[in-house]
Amino acid sequence: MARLISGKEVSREVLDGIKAGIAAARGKHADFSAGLAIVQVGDLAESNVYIGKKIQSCKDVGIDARLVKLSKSSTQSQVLETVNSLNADSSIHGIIVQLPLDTNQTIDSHLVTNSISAEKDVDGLTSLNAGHLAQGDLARCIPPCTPNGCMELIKKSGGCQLSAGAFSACLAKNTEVFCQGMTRLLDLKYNFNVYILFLYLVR
Ligand SMILES: Nc1nc2c(c(=O)[nH]1)N[C@@H](CN(C=O)c1ccc(C(=O)N[C@@H](CCC(=O)O)C(=O)O)cc1)CN2
Repeated sequence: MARLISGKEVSREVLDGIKAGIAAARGKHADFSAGLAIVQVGDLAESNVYIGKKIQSCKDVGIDARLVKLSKSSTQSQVLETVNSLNADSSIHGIIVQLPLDTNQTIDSHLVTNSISAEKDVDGLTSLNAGHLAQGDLARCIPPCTPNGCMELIKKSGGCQLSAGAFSACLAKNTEVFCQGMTRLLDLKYNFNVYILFLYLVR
């Protein structure tokens, strides 16, 4: 039977859990802090909206979010230097490079996301994290964020009570990262058979 899952409710639960975890850590260590840096190249309106929401959610739960906004004309070396300095900054525990890069230079966005330290790669987009996922090494892997969010939706909606191997999932393909990550997580966690629908938009 089909069931509608409330993303808003699950999101609230996840954020409440993070908030409680941060408050507990502060209770034990008064100087505890959790720092997230978001690197934005250029000024795309949609990216501004997504980044604004991420920063607001961080504020709500007690994460110190810092926006590092670079101009549209920043070179690839400058963007890489920025990521490298955040990798080395001990007050920053997570790094997001907001995509797409809004640039008038030639920048390899995969090279940029891949330059994030694997342990600070909260979006799970680096090759190292993708490799751990491909090998089924969930203990060492930060999974890609959107499939990870979908898994959380399934888990918090009682999905883990489903018996292993008995179910199939059908994914409407949007991006490679989403489809590969989702397929692997559904297989590793629930032993699902996954079918992928390729959607072609006719305009
Ligand atoms: N570094 C990253 N860059 C980008 C990501 C990302 O996860 N990490 N994802 C998108 C942008 N984005 C968040 O940054 C994002 C895009 C879309 C949605 C979303 O929920 N879309 C819904 C519609 C929601 C609505 O209309 O309100 C949908 O598609 O059904 C969330 C986040 C690219 N860049």
